[in-house]
Amino acid sequence: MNILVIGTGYVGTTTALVFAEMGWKVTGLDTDQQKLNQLQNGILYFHEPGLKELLIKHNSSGQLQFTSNKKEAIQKSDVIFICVGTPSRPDGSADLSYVKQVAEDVAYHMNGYKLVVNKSTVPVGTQEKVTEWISESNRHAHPYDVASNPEFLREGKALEDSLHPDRIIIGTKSDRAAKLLQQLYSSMTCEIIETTPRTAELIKYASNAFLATKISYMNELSRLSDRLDVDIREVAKGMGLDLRIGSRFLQAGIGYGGSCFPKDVSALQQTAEENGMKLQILEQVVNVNKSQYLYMLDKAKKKLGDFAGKKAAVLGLAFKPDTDDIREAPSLRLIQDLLGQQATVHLYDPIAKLPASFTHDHLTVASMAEDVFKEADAVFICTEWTMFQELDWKSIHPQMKQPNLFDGRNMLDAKTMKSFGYYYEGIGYK
Ligand SMILES: NC(=O)C1=CN([C@@H]2O[C@H](COP(=O)(O)OP(=O)(O)OC[C@H]3O[C@@H](n4cnc5c(N)ncnc54)[C@H](O)[C@@H]3O)[C@@H](O)[C@H]2O)C=CC1
Ligand SMILES: O=C(O)[C@H]1O[C@H](OP(=O)(O)OP(=O)(O)OC[C@H]2O[C@@H](n3ccc(=O)[nH]c3=O)[C@H](O)[C@@H]2O)[C@H](O)[C@@H](O)[C@@H]1O
Repeated sequence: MNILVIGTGYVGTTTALVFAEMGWKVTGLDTDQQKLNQLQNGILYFHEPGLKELLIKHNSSGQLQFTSNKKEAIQKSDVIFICVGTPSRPDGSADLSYVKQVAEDVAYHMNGYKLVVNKSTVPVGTQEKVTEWISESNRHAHPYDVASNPEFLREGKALEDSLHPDRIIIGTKSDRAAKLLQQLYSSMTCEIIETTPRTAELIKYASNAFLATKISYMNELSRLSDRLDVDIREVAKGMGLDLRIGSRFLQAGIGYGGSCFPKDVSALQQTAEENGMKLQILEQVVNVNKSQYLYMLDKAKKKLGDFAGKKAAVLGLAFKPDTDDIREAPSLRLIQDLLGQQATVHLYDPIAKLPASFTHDHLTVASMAEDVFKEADAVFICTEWTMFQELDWKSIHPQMKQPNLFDGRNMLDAKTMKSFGYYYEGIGYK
């Protein structure tokens, strides 16, 4: 079976590599020639543990190739995975223009039966739309099926999640499509659920929105824990041992970011509105998340007073560790607010970079973590990179003007930091 993956971003590149690793012949197609050039040369243009090694392996194994030649790629494929972006439109709904373009390209070039599988995160009803779009441009009336197969990988753990997923969801009403997808995933050991395309599409949004809800719930509780002098980490531990709750995704912090939770929660809200209802819980999930980084800033303001003329050391830019992705990262809003309030910001992240357009006279990006602390009035931890735990905090303390430590990810040990002389506050933990 020849597999074509259209869109070689985070999901497409991972999908292509994992299918190649499973032994299938895979082609990765993109419109971005620069990305393709890099991938063809074994350069992984984003940070994702373990993927580079697979890229090098399969570039030479003959299992995988990258191209921008749509016609050739589509014609030699049996199964086509759509992995293009579905960003938010200004009203919060999902922009399906990239998906539509792919559907039209497939229809235009197809030369026989194709199974088109949508892996991009798309609103309920999109499988039907893709079916229509293909039908409108299918000049020679070739047979085809469109299935939904949402992706659940996490950035930073993309390879692990794709090789060992918790579940695989196949949304199709076609036996032929279901058989092909079962065959494709036959080496996977997890449960494979076959359902309708609409259900599959909703499972994806419902899962992301539920995870976002878990986080906002814990974040709101962290604010109460502070007032009650309770450690939210212990609350999370105690709750998480209940198997009905589960121990994961209960970590309080400065809020969720990334390319998916904010976008997918608002797309689901939009779907509800289009269907004449409001998802009330999600409204509050978004509100708590928007204000959670401000909660940490308020803590600092209470301690420091005005930020004007103060020096802030910011550790971590990425929306989570082990990725260079800064889309919707809470660190960005924090930095903007600090600069807006006339603070000087010294930033360090081991991998993630600010876009070239993000400059400010009072913003310096350090190439070593050790460089941000000198004369600082406060340290803000925005991403829990392991290396921040390994810093020599004892020797950092005397370099600071005021040893204030605001740990937005509860990653350091409060007692130890206090014993070094820091004023330490986490989120629902001090
Ligand atoms: N990033 C993540 O961790 C996850 C993302 N998703 C979903 O997967 C989809 C893709 O996400 P990412 O990989 O992060 O996006 P991305 O933005 O990293 O990659 C999308 C790629 O599609 C390419 N593209 C756009 N139009 C094209 C066309 N007509 N033909 C060929 N290539 C085209 C772009 O050049 C880009 O390389 C989104 O719907 C997202 O919500 C789902 C699970 C995890
Ligand atoms: O649809 C998607 O794109 C993906 O979105 C998330 O994956 P991702 O955004 O890569 O990263 P997560 O590990 O989910 O973290 C998201 C955000 O939540 C925050 N988070 C996570 C867990 C937690 O306990 N507390 C918390 O604040 C992280 O710091 C991060 O900012 C989902 O976990 C994936 O299953 C899904 O496929």
